[in-house]
Amino acid sequence: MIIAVDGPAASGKGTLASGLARHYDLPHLDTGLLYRAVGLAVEGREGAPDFEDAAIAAARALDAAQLTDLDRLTAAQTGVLASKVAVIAQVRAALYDFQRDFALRPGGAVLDGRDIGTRICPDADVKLFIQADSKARMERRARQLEARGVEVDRYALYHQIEERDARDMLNPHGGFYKADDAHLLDTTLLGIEAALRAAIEIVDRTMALKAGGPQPS
Ligand SMILES: Nc1ncnc2c1ncn2[C@@H]1O[C@H](COP(=O)(O)OP(=O)(O)OP(=O)(O)O)[C@@H](O)[C@H]1O
Ligand SMILES: Nc1ccn([C@@H]2O[C@H](COP(=O)(O)O)[C@@H](O)[C@H]2O)c(=O)n1
Repeated sequence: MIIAVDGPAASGKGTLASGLARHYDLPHLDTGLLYRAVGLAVEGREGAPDFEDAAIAAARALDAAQLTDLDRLTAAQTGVLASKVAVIAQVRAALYDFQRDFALRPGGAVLDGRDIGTRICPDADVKLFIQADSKARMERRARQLEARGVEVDRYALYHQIEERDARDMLNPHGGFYKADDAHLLDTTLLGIEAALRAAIEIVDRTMALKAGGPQPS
């Protein structure tokens, strides 16, 4: 079973995807980490004439070992860098095979990102599009950073998230929209456990429908 989980920054899609992976005993890939690793590889070169070429080369050379330094990869500024390399078509193309190969593992997988249901796995068995309002997302990200001891300016963080969302949504190569057959799940008023229960219900119901059997009540 392939489960595609998409949504904007800090909507909780990674948390949900990893909960689903645990529940269904499937491997999980946070595809944002790939773009973040490419962003880190070209950190400090923004504005340089060879920025695009360097990002493309970094995407083509990406190695799984670059996905381990989660402190650096998940820093807020790395998210901004990631969204800057994510607008480069050849970067997206270079990262496609890694994601597609992961999705096609025997038994299936859970992938989360921006274009999983639209571009990477248009054939996914279940697609979820996770939404939460901007203020809730900012607050979640602020608490996540504060838990790591990072001092947070909520006003700046809110604008940083909005700016990243705008860049992602306007990305002509991005595919960042809800696939027609994706299930919308708004988690603004749901805690982590409630959101996961809702997601599991959607997955079970969709799979039961596909199998033509009785739907779970
Ligand atoms: N439903 C929820 N209620 C409250 N907090 C949540 C919820 N879902 C996730 N969180 C918390 O919000 C933070 C961001 O969640 P997560 O990393 O899953 O978001 P994301 O959409 O994957 O973010 P990004 O796109 O930036 O990678 C985490 O600290 C997580 O524990
Ligand atoms: N499938 C994806 C995943 C991510 N991106 C870009 O990377 C940025 C960081 O992603 P997070 O999920 O870790 O927030 C994101 O803002 C996108 O620009 C992408 O394009 N496609």
